[in-house]
Amino acid sequence: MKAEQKILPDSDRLIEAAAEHFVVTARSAIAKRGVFYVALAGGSTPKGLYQKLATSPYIEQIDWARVQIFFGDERCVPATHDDSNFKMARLAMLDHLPIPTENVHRMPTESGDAAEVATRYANTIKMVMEDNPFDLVLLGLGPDGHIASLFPETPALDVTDTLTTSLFVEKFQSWRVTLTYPVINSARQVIVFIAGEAKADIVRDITSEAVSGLPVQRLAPTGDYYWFMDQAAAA
Ligand SMILES: O=C(O)[C@H](O)[C@@H](O)[C@H](O)[C@H](O)COP(=O)(O)O
Repeated sequence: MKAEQKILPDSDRLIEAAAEHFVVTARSAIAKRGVFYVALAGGSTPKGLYQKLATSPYIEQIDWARVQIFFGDERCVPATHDDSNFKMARLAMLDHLPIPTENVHRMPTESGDAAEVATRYANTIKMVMEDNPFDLVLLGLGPDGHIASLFPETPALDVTDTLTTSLFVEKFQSWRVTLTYPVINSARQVIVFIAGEAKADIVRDITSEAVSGLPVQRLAPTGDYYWFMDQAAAA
């Protein structure tokens, strides 16, 4: 399925539009089902969104006690490490929200054993969400076309029998844990954030017919699917 592209003039406008969209999506899920299940992303564009959501008028518009927060991927480092996606989200947003601690589900990375983290996190997702899909999965886009920690030419791309998987990323010489395609694709909504001129090349590649098989191109969401882009990336 092709993504609906929302192109905003600059990154500030992109973040505002994304924050408004996030509020509408969360409120709608809570009104319909009493809960909003969201998977957060790492990266600088999502970070801008989290900071915005923690401020007025956005913060007051969501009943945070009904929000269940997960992570789409994580670096296999302690939660206090500067590389931790959880730490980034905590400082940007979670510490400032009226959200019960038990509603925030970070990956339990402290053992340092990525395979074990992946198994435990899949169990957490099943326990908390039962058989429900994510209402929203937020994703950044790497310059190599990766989304979450689904990197090009890694075995993680082909994992379909579990909700999460671990992988070693050669270029960063580090272990990651990521949601797999089936769980991302089954979300009610998937958003990919693409900002900055450094992304213009990968945007050209993924929208051209000459390049195929990149992780973002392998996304096939069954629900709503958006790319939130700024003009610099879309150029
Ligand atoms: O280490 C990673 O896997 C990246 O940091 C990733 O998490 C990020 O989402 C994209 O690279 C986009 O990042 P920006 O939003 O900063 O462009």
